[in-house]
Amino acid sequence: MGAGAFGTALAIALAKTGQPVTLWCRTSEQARNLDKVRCNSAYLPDAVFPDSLKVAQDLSAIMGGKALLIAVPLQHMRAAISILPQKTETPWVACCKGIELSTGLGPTGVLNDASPNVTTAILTGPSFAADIAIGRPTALTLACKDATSGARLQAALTTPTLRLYRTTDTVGAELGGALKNVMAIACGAVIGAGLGDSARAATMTRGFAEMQRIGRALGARTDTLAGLSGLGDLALTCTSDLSRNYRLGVSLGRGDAFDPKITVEGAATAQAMSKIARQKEIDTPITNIVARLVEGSTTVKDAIDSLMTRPLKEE
Ligand SMILES: NC(=O)C1=CN([C@@H]2O[C@H](COP(=O)(O)OP(=O)(O)OC[C@H]3O[C@@H](n4cnc5c(N)ncnc54)[C@H](O)[C@@H]3O)[C@@H](O)[C@H]2O)C=CC1
Ligand SMILES: O=C(CO)COP(=O)(O)O
Repeated sequence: MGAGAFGTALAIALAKTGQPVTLWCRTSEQARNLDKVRCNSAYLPDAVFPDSLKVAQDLSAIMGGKALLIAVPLQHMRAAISILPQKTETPWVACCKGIELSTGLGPTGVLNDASPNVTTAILTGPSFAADIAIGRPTALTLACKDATSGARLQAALTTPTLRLYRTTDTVGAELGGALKNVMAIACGAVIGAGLGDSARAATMTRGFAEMQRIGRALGARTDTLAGLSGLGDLALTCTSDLSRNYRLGVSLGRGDAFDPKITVEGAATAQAMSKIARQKEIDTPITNIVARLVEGSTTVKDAIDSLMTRPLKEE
């Protein structure tokens, strides 16, 4: 569900294994167009659909399968799933990263809140849709509170090029995926402002310390944050021009405009996490600064000054 970059890439990778896969589009016009050209040229112009991939706008086409993968931006996920039937044996797998602004919930939290009787999981980790779509090797984390369902989903969604590790720590997997986007914006701003690779390495490392601090306070396992969904995705997103979060940061650092239509999960996540941290008294200086940068209430120069003049402490 969701024929953007990530949903399309996952559909292509899974369909290549020969199992029945349907890519659900929001409008019949989009479904017709994708089926005609057999490519999602708006998002992934280099990836041709395998013959076995079906495209549909009819919801019945995606109900009743081994899994329903929901790949829409987190702030829109509640609206997207509101049209789904509530009674289903099919587990729902959130394929998105972030924290909902209105509730402070992560992806499986939103699914469980909206549909309490459905088995839920999250698929997250270092992966650009463009890599997955053309079959480059990629490793992801599949997190599901129910170990048996998690193992079943891991087996169903692993392909020769998509290797899934599993965990029952949904809190850790979701926090890693959400917070690495915030740190990617910070790192992009550092590079965009011309502050250099040493400053970026410091931001990534102190960003990871902040992710671990938040994780400890909110019940994540530290080994999850050190895995693919946390450190792995942090490394990818903070160092690659392909990351939209990183690119937003670069634009902020340079003082350039950024296209508001591009999906950038870290902006809302920074604001949501900053609020949670205030309520729970967690020290989150980088997240707070990213929240202020994206709302335009501070400059990169003031942000760096404030980070560099914090009280000295043990590492
Ligand atoms: N693009 C990438 O490389 C990766 C993206 N992700 C995550 O996947 C999630 C989705 O991102 P992308 O696919 O890249 O975004 P995108 O901007 O490429 O596509 C988003 C899709 O969601 C659909 N959508 C939005 N609101 C909807 C609604 N109410 N109902 C139904 N559909 C709706 C849009 O029509 C669009 O097809 C994000 O959380 C992102 O962080 C994760 C890993 C890789
Ligand atoms: O989540 C991603 C890589 O794992 C994609 O990153 P962006 O959303 O920043 O493009």
